[in-house]
Amino acid sequence: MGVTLAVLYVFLACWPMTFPPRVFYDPASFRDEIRQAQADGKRVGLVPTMGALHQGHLSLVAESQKSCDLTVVTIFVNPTQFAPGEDFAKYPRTLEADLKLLSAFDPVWVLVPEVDAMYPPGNTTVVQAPEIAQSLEGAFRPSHFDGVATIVLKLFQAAPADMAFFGQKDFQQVRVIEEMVRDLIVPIEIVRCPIIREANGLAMSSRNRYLSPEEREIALSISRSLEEASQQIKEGETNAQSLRDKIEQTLRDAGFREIDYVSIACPRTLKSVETIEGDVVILVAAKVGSTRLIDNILVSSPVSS
Ligand SMILES: Nc1ncnc2c1ncn2[C@@H]1O[C@H](COP(=O)(O)OP(=O)(O)OP(=O)(O)O)[C@@H](O)[C@H]1O
Ligand SMILES: CC(C)(CO)[C@@H](O)C(=O)[O-]
Ligand code: BAL
Repeated sequence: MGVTLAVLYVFLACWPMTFPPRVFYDPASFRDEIRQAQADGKRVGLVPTMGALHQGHLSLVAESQKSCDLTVVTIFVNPTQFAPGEDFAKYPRTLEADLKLLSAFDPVWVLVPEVDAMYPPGNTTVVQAPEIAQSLEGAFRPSHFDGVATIVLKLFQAAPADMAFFGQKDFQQVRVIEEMVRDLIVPIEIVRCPIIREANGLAMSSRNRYLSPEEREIALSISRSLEEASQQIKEGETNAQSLRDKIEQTLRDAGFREIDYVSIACPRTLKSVETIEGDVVILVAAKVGSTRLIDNILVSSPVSS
């Protein structure tokens, strides 16, 4: 008997704890349940995603758990932020695996709405993204941030959380959302979370699944070139043009043929700088094969502004 109990104890102790998340499909009942949780004194954190979850997304969930009693995750591949010809149809949809990954956290609620639930038939109301959306991603994906701002505001209605967690991998997206929240007086605190990278430096992204082994190797040159540039800034380099040229050269040497932009910019306005002083962000977008990747790094120059 004693031995049986001991074996059972060891078995249970080694069994990973899993908590299947509560899954909702209807935004209105999701909102009602969240309001009830808040009325019961719970602080609620929101993590909006398009699914195909990886450690980057899970880091946002973990961050939410540090300051909130309940974390709500939304999984919705938002059609309006994709332009015709982009990868909306082939975007990875892996709900079962996503729910499994989320079951390592507790308590987590997940909203998985249908398109019609977020865009009721006849929906003609949209959000025009703030001016900061015009450059960089906005210049190459012209309607993208209107789609992001529209769905994020809708998600804030469906999940009226106290805080919302976004990754700095999509640096311009966080700035767009911060400005929208300020301009539209949305009662939610936006929290920026650091970029999670693979051991080799590649920024985690759902779209990395599209990469062949050769393309993955080429993709590594993005984080490598950002790290090298960051090092040079820390050593006192102030010439933005020369650094941009070096990054582009590294990417081309590695095999990138289509580089949308390499920008060294003010982290607040995202305007390009010519002389590097104070804090800057280096942002890159480039295509390998048919996969478009983005990455960035924040750097503090020793040269004061
Ligand atoms: N590597 C990462 N580190 C930290 N946050 C991340 C990372 N990747 C994505 N996120 C954040 O997760 C949230 C949901 O992003 P999304 O579902 O688009 O994932 P993604 O991996 O960025 O996908 P995509 O490949 O479409 O860019 C966003 O706030 C995004 O910034
Ligand atoms: C914020 C977001 C979930 C809106 O669809 C998406 O742009 C993303 O996953 O970064
Ligand atoms: N993570 C940003 C979502 C998009 O590229 O559409």
